[in-house]
Amino acid sequence: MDAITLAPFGELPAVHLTAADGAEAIVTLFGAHLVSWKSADGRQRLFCSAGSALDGSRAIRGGVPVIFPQFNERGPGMRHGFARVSDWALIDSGSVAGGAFAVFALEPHDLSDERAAAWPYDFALRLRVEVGGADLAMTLEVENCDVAPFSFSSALHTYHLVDDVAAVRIDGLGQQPLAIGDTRDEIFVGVAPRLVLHSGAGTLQLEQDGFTDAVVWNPGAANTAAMPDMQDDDYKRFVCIEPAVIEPLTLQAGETWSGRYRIAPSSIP
Ligand SMILES: O=P(O)(O)OC[C@H]1O[C@@H](O)[C@H](O)[C@@H](O)[C@@H]1O
Repeated sequence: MDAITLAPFGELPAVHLTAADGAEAIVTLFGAHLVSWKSADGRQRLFCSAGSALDGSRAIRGGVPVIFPQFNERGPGMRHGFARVSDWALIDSGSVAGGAFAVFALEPHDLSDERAAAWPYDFALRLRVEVGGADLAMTLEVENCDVAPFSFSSALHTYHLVDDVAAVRIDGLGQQPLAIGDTRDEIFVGVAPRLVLHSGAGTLQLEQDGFTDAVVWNPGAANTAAMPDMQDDDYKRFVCIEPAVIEPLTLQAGETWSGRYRIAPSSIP
């Protein structure tokens, strides 16, 4: 099996990565959006809604949306930014020891005139996705190609697939393990570089570097019922834990920021 193949996901062009050990990932060019990640044991690790639009008409509900240059509605631009609804380019791919990787890029010429005018900076985003064994690694680079500084927020809005959100506990975000309750939408500023997600069915180590913050989100029953792209019970099946930079970070001309995220499932109970 080739490490990299191209085949649609819904109506969206997508890159399929297959590692020698059987780990797999699917990334749509729309959003450089990781929509599926299976560890080498064949287990799906990400929630992606069966009700999601998969035609480019709106952001995909699930997987790992790339949030840039604005978080949520904290600014004058598009909610969660334009990166998740823009068409990225595949710029590199292949095999590495025990894994398969692909790199995607987004630059101003990929944006519509309207979006480029609304965020008028010269920039380059690069997202590297690598799978192998039981691990997923994602690195987001933001390069300021402009002659002036710009500021941005960013997140990798990861929808972890869980058996039952009521069993979820997250270590590393306070003195006590964090439970989700009826609903949760919370920003944690200045988090430890390693969180642990206990989902009842197993344990995930979540490591982040460069991303200083983390967001935990689950919409709960009532909000989910009101969302057009989720089934009523879907809130039970995921928790979003998002490595993030919430307070806008300023990059000087010529500078590059990078944020790394690694998820390593573990059998530790
Ligand atoms: O519906 P969207 O735009 O994908 O956002 C989903 C959620 O994303 C989270 O990151 C936010 O903290 C929530 O407030 C928001 O509701």
